[in-house]
Amino acid sequence: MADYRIEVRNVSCRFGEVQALDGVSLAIGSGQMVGLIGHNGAGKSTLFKVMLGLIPPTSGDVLLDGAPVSGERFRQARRRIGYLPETFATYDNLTGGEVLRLFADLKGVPRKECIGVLERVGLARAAGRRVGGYSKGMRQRLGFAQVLLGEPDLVFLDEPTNGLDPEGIHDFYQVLREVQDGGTTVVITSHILADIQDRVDQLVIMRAGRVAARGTLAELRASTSQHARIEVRVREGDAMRIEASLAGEHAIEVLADRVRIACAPHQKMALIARVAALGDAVLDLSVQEASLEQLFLGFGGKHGTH
Ligand SMILES: Nc1ncnc2c1ncn2[C@@H]1O[C@H](COP(=O)(O)OP(=O)(O)OP(=O)(O)O)[C@@H](O)[C@H]1O
Repeated sequence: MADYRIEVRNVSCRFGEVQALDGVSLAIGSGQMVGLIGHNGAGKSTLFKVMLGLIPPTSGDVLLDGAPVSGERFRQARRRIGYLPETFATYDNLTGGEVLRLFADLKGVPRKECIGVLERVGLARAAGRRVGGYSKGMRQRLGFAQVLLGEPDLVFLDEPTNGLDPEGIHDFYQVLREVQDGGTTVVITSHILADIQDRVDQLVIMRAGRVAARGTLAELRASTSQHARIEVRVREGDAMRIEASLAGEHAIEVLADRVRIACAPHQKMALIARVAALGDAVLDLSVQEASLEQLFLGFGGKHGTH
């Protein structure tokens, strides 16, 4: 059997009238980067808190390396976990450096680690400034810095790119990739689907407290009826002829110098071969796969249809 770092077994969590989690089962392998996505209120943050042992589930079990996320053994294991909550609240009257030293003390990590971590998140020059004067993105970087302290084995990041500019997002994922390359297991949520889709190993789509779908991006694409689009640029005057030779099972749109074809994922390679066989009339070809956003709207949007 696979060696899973985290196992969530049939977990439900209710807050009064609200069923935040409804029979969630999930296994995350050691060293994997998993992206958890879902609409507002889908249950992502609640699942994080349950996996971190911060709130007990109403029913079901969470195991970390085969042991429950409660009790003395887990209190020790928790030191090896980094967590960035959705809202990272901190002390505005302290400097960034002071805040990080405070977290280092709480985690039992030597204070001398702080300088390197601040450099890693691009805050070294602002370390002496009060956090009250930090921008939203700088606060988020500080939140990420406290996650990195002590080189954790497992990190949970709840919307870590919130408030970051495009360069900040790029830098963030670069550091995260290095962290994962070091063997750390990463669980991340984001509403910026275009950023997450090519960066995680596995995607888990949540809808209304349940897992609506999971898999790699390719697996999610293959399991839906979402079509790939193939755009063929053709020699002037040949568009109608190309349309005629490809007509049949595929939806086709003919423009002056190009033909657009939509096909199911499993038909794609055969169709590309047919286009390639048309010879000199074809000048160029590009394939556009269904984006994670398109898949999400099918699977995980509030009104998802799958
Ligand atoms: N402490 C709580 N008390 C009462 N209801 C709660 C509590 N925490 C979460 N909920 C409810 O549980 C549901 C799931 O919330 P959760 O924060 O897990 O969603 P989410 O997927 O993280 O949403 P978002 O994308 O908006 O952050 C929501 O209806 C929320 O209002």
